[in-house]
Amino acid sequence: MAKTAVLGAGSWGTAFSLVLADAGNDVHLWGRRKEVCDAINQTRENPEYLPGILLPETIKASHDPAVVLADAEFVVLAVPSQQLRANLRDWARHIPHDAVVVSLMKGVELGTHLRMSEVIAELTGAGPERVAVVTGPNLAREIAQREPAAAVVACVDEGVAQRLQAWCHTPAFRPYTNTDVVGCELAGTTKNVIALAVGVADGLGYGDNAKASVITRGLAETARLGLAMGADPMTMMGLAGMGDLVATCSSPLSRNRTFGEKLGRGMTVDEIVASTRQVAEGVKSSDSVSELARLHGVDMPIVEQVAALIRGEATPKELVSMLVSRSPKPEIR
Ligand SMILES: NC(=O)C1=CN([C@@H]2O[C@H](COP(=O)(O)OP(=O)(O)OC[C@H]3O[C@@H](n4cnc5c(N)ncnc54)[C@H](O)[C@@H]3O)[C@@H](O)[C@H]2O)C=CC1
Ligand SMILES: O=C(CO)COP(=O)(O)O
Repeated sequence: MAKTAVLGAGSWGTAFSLVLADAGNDVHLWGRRKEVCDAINQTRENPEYLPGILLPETIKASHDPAVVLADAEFVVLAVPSQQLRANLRDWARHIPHDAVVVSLMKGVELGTHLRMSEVIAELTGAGPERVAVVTGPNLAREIAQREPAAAVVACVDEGVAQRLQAWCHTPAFRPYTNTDVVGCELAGTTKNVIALAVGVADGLGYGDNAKASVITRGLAETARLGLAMGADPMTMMGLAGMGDLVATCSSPLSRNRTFGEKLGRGMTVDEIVASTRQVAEGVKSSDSVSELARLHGVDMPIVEQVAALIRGEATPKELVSMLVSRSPKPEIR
């Protein structure tokens, strides 16, 4: 049984802990709030983030990072992307020097434009062979209900990716390996922004043609950014790219799609943020990804328009008309 530390007891940290427990690991889950940890230990349930899901006995929760991280072979990070740096400043000294650090997060840091694996490398000093990513079409509640799903475990070191594949493979959760960490992270981050745009179309009452068009052109934007940053275009066609984009943009469970839908219906960003405790990463990533695109000279009109909408510089209807009325272009370029 490999000791695994999971830091972040929100929806995905908790659901992935269940996967890891099902795969035979000894899981130590860090939660920010003691009452959430106590509830998990005493009732086997995380009532705030995954109500109604019974968690295996092999998951132990604690709000002490030193206890959770001691002797961990694998360290999984699952806090909101913009909060990672501040937390890692505290956690890094407790992370064992040979542990593999796995990011579950889908975001790009505001200000630095760093991907989560880059933030991890900077703050822990871990080399690329010790930093990995798990991504794909993995809506937390479906995974926690043990519904079948596939995922990607990405590490530049194929051998490490294979170790991680065995570490999280269960009868319901099928991980594939990939060595394209850059592509996996960019795809996971950008799909949240595209899901906001799809949600806006939903909220405005548009149908499936509009949504399919945004999804497909969103994938084209993601692929262009990926290519400019050295990603493998095949990653965009796989689970981390198209798979996650389709799941997120079509699911009522997606926080990003739902956030966009509420915007489309006329709620403000502040009103929506105040209505939920859960993170919709695309709200902040719309800015960091559009800046990243500008830095790399890549055209990402959907991402840019979503960023303008979030900043309050455009209305949902203006977002749609800005996209449709752009100058005509070839589809492939
Ligand atoms: N929920 C899902 O279905 C999936 C989520 N992800 C990604 O996983 C990451 C985590 O998301 P979720 O667990 O879904 O979010 P969540 O909103 O459900 O939970 C976030 C967790 O982080 C904690 N947190 C919030 N602010 C914090 C801070 N300043 N310091 C420390 N902890 C803090 C919260 O207490 C909570 O435990 C995100 O990057 C998300 O995009 C990836 C795949 C699936
Ligand atoms: O990343 C996810 C599914 O793979 C979860 O999407 P949301 O954060 O939009 O809920």
